[in-house]
Amino acid sequence: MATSSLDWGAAANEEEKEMTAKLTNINLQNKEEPPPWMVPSEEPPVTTPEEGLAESVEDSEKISAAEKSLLQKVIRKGLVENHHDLEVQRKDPNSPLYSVKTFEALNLRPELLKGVHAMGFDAPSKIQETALPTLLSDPPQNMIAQSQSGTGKTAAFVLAMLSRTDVSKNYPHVVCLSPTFELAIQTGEVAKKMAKFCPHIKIRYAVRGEEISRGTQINDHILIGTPGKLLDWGTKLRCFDLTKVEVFVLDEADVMIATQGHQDQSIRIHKLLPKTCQMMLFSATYDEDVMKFAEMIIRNPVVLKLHREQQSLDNIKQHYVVCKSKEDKYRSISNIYGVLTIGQAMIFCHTRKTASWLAETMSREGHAVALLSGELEIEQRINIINRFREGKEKVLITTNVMARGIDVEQVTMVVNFDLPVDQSGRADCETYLHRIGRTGRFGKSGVAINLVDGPRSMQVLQYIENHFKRPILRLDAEDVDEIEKLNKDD
Ligand SMILES: Nc1ncnc2c1ncn2[C@@H]1O[C@H](COP(=O)(O)OP(=O)(O)OP(=O)(O)O)[C@@H](O)[C@H]1O
Repeated sequence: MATSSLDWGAAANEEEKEMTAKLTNINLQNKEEPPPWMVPSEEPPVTTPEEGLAESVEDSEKISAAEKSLLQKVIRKGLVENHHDLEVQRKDPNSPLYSVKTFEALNLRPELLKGVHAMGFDAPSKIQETALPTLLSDPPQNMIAQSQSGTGKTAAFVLAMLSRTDVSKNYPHVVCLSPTFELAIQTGEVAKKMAKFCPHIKIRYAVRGEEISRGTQINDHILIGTPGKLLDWGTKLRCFDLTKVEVFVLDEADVMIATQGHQDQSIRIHKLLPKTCQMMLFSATYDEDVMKFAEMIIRNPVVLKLHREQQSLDNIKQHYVVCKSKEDKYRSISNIYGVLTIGQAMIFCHTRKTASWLAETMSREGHAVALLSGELEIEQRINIINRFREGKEKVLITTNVMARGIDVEQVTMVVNFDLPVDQSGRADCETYLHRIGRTGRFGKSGVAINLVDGPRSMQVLQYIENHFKRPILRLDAEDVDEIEKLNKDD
């Protein structure tokens, strides 16, 4: 965000004043009794499938692993902290692994080091500490590295790619495979930023929309592209020689194998590379399929694995608000809107229809909200996420399907307009934790507000409360004092 913390503080004060002014209009006299279904039920927390579930399935069909990964990248503001030790699963006993605490210790070319610092990177991240010395060492070593999204993998392999680029070789000798057009562009942008002070390094995209005629020889040093296009350029059109590639990176291996046809194409490219080519494979997840694929592609690798930081509800104040209907839920959100917008908030709805309805209703009433939904084109999604990340919108309404797998660190408040349930209507504790929990963000607190509108959702809430053994306290969304307290750390 462009605003300084001082500006932000002033803006927050201003908003708080406005909020209090708005809230003073609320009639506190007519508090109603809780509905009869509020009495805790002994029944098991299984509910019948909720209305509209089919819609959310429809949503899920529209968002692929690649899109999720992309949205996650776009929304992220910086490194994801990880306090785990890096696990080195396999290494060559003849070449000891070492790690570095500074970028200076890597003996990078000065203009590259300048580029790294210009990006604001002061010290290597956890995965970079160990991966980089190995990736840059001679003779080159192969690597398989897995760590969750946001831990610095892209920056690590881009630095290795640039470091190994020899501008005297005017042909592609560094190749990076990405699962989609958009992901390739993201990587290319990181490479261009990092190579800001290396004007002679030429980077080219091999993605849809980039055309080249048969036999034209590419003289760029680095190619970043999707498997189909790279295979086409390397074999059918013969625009570069795959046998001259010295560094081969396979990014987002987990997304790659989830994308139809990419696995085979990647293997075909790999078969044409020389034995001496340094191969690196990166993945955010680590399961059997990814490993099988990785082993097929990467010979004698060093395998690095960084365990995912556990999310917890420790610093989260959890509340629930009793509502009677969808409209009542909306009123509750309106009442707390002022508090939501002091920081940033996400509101989760079960279906696309509800999310759209809520966004429309809130906008009509003059509340500034953004809607991230399945109907949108990927460019529109990126645009919305960018605006939210930059703080242009303070409240993002979305469905779980759209937001699954996306960590939005800057969000201080999460509202479950609908509680998360699985396909059969049971409490989905994992999704709840993912929406609300925090990882490794010590000292940073957050607030979760669950809107409960009937016996079924009350059961779900109670199940979640029992599951995590953390109290979820009742909140009166009409009580100004209670609402004001939400935003205070105590
Ligand atoms: N050493 C560093 N210091 C500070 N910030 C960093 C460092 N390395 C990377 N970053 C920043 O952290 C964020 C995540 O890094 P990066 O994209 O490399 O992670 P990733 O593991 O590749 O994530 P994904 O799996 O989503 O691609 C980026 O905004 C990047 O600019």
